Amino acid sequence: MGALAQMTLVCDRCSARFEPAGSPGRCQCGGLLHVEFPLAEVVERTNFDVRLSSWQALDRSGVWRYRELLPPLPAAAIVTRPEGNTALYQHPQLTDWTGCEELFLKHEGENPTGSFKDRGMTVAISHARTIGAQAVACASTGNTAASVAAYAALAGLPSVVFLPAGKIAAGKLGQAIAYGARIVQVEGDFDAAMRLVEEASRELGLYLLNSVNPFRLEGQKTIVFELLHQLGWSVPDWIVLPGGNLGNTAAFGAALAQLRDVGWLERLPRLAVIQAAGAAPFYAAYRSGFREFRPVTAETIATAIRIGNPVSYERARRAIELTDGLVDTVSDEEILEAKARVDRTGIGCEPASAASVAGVRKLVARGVIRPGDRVVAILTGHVLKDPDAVLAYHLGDPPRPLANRPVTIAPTLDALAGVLARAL
Ligand SMILES: Cc1ncc(COP(=O)(O)O)c(C=O)c1O
Ligand SMILES: N[C@@H](CCOP(=O)(O)O)C(=O)O
Repeated sequence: MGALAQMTLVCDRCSARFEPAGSPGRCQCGGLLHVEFPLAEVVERTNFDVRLSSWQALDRSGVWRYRELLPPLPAAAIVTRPEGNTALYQHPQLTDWTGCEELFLKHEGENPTGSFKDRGMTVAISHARTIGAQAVACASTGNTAASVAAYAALAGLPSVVFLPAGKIAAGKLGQAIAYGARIVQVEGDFDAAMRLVEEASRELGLYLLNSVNPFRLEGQKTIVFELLHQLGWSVPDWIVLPGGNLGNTAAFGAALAQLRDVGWLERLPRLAVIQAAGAAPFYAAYRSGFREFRPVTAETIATAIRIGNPVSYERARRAIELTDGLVDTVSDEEILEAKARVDRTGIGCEPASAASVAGVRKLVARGVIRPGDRVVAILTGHVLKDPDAVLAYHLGDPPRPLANRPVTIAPTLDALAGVLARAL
């Protein structure tokens, strides 16, 4: 049987079923689609250990290593760099600062283009190749665009990225330009760009690579697979992640449900989604007991999560309900301080990522994360993604608590000795 014949796209809302033969957009009812596929009959977790010492491309990818848990795409269509294999860090300074004794940081900024998006992109672009897509597209606050541009170039496909004009961090815009995407700057915010690209994909035949595409979420499930593998399949008490378009939250819920169904989890970890206070429609919905959801006009320094109408809202709600999870917010100041702390340890991350660490600190202070809880916080993007945020923090006035200002000196040993006497 061909790979496509083994998969069906099913609407989350009305259960309508579709062939996965085109760009997987929404169902006519407006619902999002998920992929149904038969699980490989016998999956031994020891397979994954064996693959860690292999040089074979699919085994080396922290996505395709878990291929029995993913849609069965033909190996010849797969585009991989490879993704994943991201570290789990522990650092005493962050333990002290957050008050969380057993805090792990899973650094998804260590993916090939510097964000978690690559895990979803390898699967979605491989599906695009499988069905013979001619051109791919996304709307983006920057990281999806960088990932789309890179993977499309590797796949030999043209790409178009729709960006909110003037709101993209320099590192991300530079990547999309360098990798050769056609850049369309939309006058408006991310949500306007997202509406436009969904329409363009329906009307103009572009293959859509945002997280409405269920193959993206399939790849992003492997963040959870890999972190559990790294922890010897022992379940942490909490997984804390930033929330924007909510694709990751949806993917984490799906991954946990899948692992529970195959019998690998003795219990579920609780998901804690942290939003920037100025871009927090999911938090507002959570506070209403998920009785109502209202899009907002978003504003935050963490441009990656400057999103007011997240496409995966319904799925993310189900993920919170499944895991007895919670949603909270942190201010831009809290994000910037958490980022400076993570950066100062030498680990580093972009602003949106630091929301998860700021969130851990807040939840510990409130007694929600309790002493002895084991917590994995997801760092979603690399420190180099947003150099302007680093410079604004360290060079801005008035000086911030961890500001590290460069000094300029005359080229003499005396001048240098003066600086060293103050610095060391
Ligand atoms: C660095 C970074 N962190 C977090 C997010 C939020 O992830 P999600 O949209 O899956 O909620 C994004 C993008 O949305 C991002 O680029
Ligand atoms: N932060 C995202 C926003 C788009 O999210 P997606 O997961 O739906 O592609 C970005 O980097 O563009």
